Amino acid sequence: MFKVLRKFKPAEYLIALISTAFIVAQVWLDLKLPDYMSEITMVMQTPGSKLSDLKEPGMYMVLCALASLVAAIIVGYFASKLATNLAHRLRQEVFEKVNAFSMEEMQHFSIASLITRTTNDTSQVQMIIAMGMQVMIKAPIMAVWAISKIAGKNSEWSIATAVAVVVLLMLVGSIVVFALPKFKIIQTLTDNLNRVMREGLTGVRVVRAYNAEKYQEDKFEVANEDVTKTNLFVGRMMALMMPGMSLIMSGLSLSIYWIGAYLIDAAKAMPERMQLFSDMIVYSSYAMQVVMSFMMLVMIFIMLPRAMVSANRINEVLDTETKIIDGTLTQQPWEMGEVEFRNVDFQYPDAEEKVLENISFTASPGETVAFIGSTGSGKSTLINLLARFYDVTAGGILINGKNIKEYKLEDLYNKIGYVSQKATIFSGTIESNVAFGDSKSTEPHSVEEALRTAKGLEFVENMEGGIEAKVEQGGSNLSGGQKQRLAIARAIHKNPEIFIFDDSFSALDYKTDKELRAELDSQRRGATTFIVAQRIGTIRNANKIIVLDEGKIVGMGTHDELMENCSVYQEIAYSQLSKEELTNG
Ligand SMILES: Nc1ncnc2c1ncn2[C@@H]1O[C@H](COP(=O)(O)OP(=O)(O)OP(=O)(O)O)[C@@H](O)[C@H]1O
Repeated sequence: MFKVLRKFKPAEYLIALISTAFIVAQVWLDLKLPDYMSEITMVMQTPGSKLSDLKEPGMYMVLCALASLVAAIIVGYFASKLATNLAHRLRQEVFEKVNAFSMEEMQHFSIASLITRTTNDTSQVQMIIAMGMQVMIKAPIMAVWAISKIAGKNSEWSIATAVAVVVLLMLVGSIVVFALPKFKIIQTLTDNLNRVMREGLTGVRVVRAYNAEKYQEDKFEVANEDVTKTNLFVGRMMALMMPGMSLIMSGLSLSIYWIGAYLIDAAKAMPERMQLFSDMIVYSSYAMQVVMSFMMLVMIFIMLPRAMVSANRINEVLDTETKIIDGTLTQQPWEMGEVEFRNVDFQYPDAEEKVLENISFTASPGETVAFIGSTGSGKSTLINLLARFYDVTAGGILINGKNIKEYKLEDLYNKIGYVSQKATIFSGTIESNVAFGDSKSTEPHSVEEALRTAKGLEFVENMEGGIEAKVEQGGSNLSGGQKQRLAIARAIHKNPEIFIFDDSFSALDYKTDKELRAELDSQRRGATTFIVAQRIGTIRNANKIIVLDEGKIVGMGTHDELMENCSVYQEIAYSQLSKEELTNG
């Protein structure tokens, strides 16, 4: 929690200090009220006193109450300003941190948990700061001040107050012991609820098509029930608090008056009795303030653990360093060069076996290198390593003779035009999706040009607004093929030195696939191209085809060479094309 509080700026510490001054003023004003009350009681009991004698202490009482109100409003304003500003900064920092995470860290936290940490957890911290500033500073000052006012006045009343405080602490202690462990559980269960909700919403079509609503509902019900049960338990414990506290406060008032009745009865002289009566009124007011301040402290002790759990969860994200460490090497765009995989091994974090083993090959500038192989053979993993989504476990990947780890990530990504297996589309317009990111290419293609090359201009022109047409979240108003064309246009627009197509042409029909690649060949100006494909037709003209099987290279060469000497490639080829197609091209 302190780590989070250290994120306050110097000006905000000053605001906190000013707020503290207002809190002290407020406590002083609140504790002044019983003094005037005592004065009024004395005046009322004095024979021959007039109504006008009450005017002055009455006026002061009203003024004190009003000034205390103003101070409370100012403190509330400052507290909410500080809390919301800090929450804004935390959300921003978490978002930026998560953006820099590699796939490994993403997988470690899970997307659902990262969302909860950015939203729900920051809200918990915001709430405790807004409340805490007002209560956490006020309660101890008020408790100490009020106790000092009544200390030594009357031992019987002091014992009654002490007993009330002890009972209060015992009540709260037992509640806290039972409720505290639940707070961490609640946050983890909220992560889970988010995950199930996300899964259900993103997969809604499949859920409907498979009549799996009931199954999903049951899954949601379990997650919902878990959160509800835990919240209910905590809620019930808390529900005991308020009546318990009222009971203690009323019990204390009653005890003070009861003890007071005996004391007054025992006193002989009238003035002594009057003094005792006035003291009793004042004492009961101060005693209430003492109990109130302990009550406020208790509230904080209940809220603080939950906020601390949240603050820890936020710190966990902020303290996690991404495994992908930025390099220092910078290079001007358009320095074409060789890409080399040298004895590369790769194993996913937490996986038991290597996914790629001893991968070595070279792609000369301008070459097209294609990867083919059975499902799960490691094709996507291999080209993801080139984009440093993960780092290799052994060996190295070199561009222009330098290990990719040496490059500044920004420079590396400036070189690469990446199209993922599943097209990723953002809400916005066609244009904002194609001209996406901060492209540093010296000569980016125009959006129209990129769309034309990606065979997407025709459908875009038919949309209302053309390239300004609206694109829904995830591209839900586009077809699979249209989304894939947009994603390809995005890479073409960047005009990169290296293209990476991760099975990006499979959503296109054969004819479009062929035309697109021909167009791309004429446009790519010597960029080195890596293509993962399922179809032989997509890659048969590649300069080099690499055949993968269970993470190892089992064949490398041109289509004709592989048809001669690679049985795995031949198997794939014969399963897709007839003998005539293969010989005639
Ligand atoms: N994030 C991950 N964590 C752990 N294992 C993974 C992860 N991603 C992929 N794998 C495993 O790595 C292996 C290779 O996966 P990869 O996606 O590279 O195969 P692929 O050849 O591209 O398959 P496909 O043609 O079906 O896309 C698979 O066995 C898969 O289970």
